[in-house]
Amino acid sequence: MNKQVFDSQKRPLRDLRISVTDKCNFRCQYCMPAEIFGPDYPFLPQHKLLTFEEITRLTSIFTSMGVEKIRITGGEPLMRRNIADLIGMIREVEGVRDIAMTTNGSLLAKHAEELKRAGLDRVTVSLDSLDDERFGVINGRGYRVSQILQGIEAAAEAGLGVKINMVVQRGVNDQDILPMARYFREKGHILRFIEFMDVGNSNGWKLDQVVPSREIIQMIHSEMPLEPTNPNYYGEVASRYRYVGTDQEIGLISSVTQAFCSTCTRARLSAEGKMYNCLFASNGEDLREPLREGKSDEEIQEMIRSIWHRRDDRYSEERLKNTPGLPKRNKVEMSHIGG
Ligand SMILES: Nc1nc2c(ncn2[C@@H]2O[C@H](COP(=O)(O)OP(=O)(O)OP(=O)(O)O)[C@@H](O)[C@H]2O)c(=O)[nH]1
Ligand SMILES: C[S@@+](CC[C@H](N)C(=O)[O-])C[C@H]1O[C@@H](n2cnc3c(N)ncnc32)[C@H](O)[C@@H]1O
Ligand code: SF4
Ligand code: SF4
Repeated sequence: MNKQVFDSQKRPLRDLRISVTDKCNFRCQYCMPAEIFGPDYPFLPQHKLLTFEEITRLTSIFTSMGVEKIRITGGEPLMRRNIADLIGMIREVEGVRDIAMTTNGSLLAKHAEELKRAGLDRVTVSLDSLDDERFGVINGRGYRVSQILQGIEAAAEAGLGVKINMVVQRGVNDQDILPMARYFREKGHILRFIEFMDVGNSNGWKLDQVVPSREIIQMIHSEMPLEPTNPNYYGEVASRYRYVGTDQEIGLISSVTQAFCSTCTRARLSAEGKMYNCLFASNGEDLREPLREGKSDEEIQEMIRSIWHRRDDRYSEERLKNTPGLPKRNKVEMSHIGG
């Protein structure tokens, strides 16, 4: 029974992005700056995390409402113990067409095969530089590039689809754009450039640190000619370009300079079971207590329907129109809802 649900802007609910932990072994400055996410930071205790059974039940309620794509994220999802078991449980849910995971890649070499066996379709690995020194500073913990590249190759060898996400910050890693493009073109993996965003409350975002996507395209095009390609599906986040004369492509995720809220079909579930309608939302609505109180699937479905019906979020479009005058708001941290 498929009961497609639309929000107040007529956007369907199609994707569910599930954060399975708020913890991470990295301290990327743009996401979990070490000075804020220090040893005393109050991460969620185990009993507050949704269990795998609870996540699976919610997934099946969401799919009964039209969701087809699931993305597992965090924090660092590979830090959640036995995560492959969860993938296997979600794989069994009727209506799930695609299961992806966003990961920093540091633990991927160890887990790639079991993730594939459990039913994961693809991974998106975040990597912001090929230079060890810069990468070590960006990830805040001195992790080396080779560890992530090994994870990427292990995922490809295991048969997982692979994409690479690079957050570009002016003055931090803009010199890495061309080396990254050359490297992943050669390797045959899709690289996506993400405009640095003002997520959460602690990353000290400034507009002049954003490298607009059109600048990135020009830079790459002048060395390796590019041509635009059509979107793969309604509401695709990345604009895609192909290297002329090849099947190899890149993507640009331009949430700052070309907001894509009008086709945003993504709901987000935090590790503690709150549903968020937007990456920049201040509050989520709790689904964990209703689950634990014994509410029926129909009752929870009705709650989700009502949350999505009321949804009018379009933060990136509002920011685009009015950056200097945008009122300050308290936003959920990216590590809580997973990007
Ligand atoms: N502002 C905004 N940014 C988003 C949204 N979804 C994704 N992003 C940004 O885009 C990055 C890449 O997201 P992914 O999940 O890898 O991209 P995707 O396009 O959903 O992936 P595919 O399913 O492979 O097409 C995220 O890490 C965010 O930085 C969104 O709804 N709003
Ligand atoms: C929050 S992380 C969670 C998953 C995993 N730890 C990882 O890094 O891939 C998800 C994605 O959000 C991106 N991200 C985090 N902070 C961001 C920011 N301020 N602007 C743009 N993207 C950001 C990361 O680069 C990563 O690709
Ligand atoms: S972006 Fe991912 S790897 Fe970096 S701190 Fe955030 S959750 Fe961790
Ligand atoms: S800013 Fe919010 S509404 Fe706009 S695309 Fe991102 S998550 Fe969707």
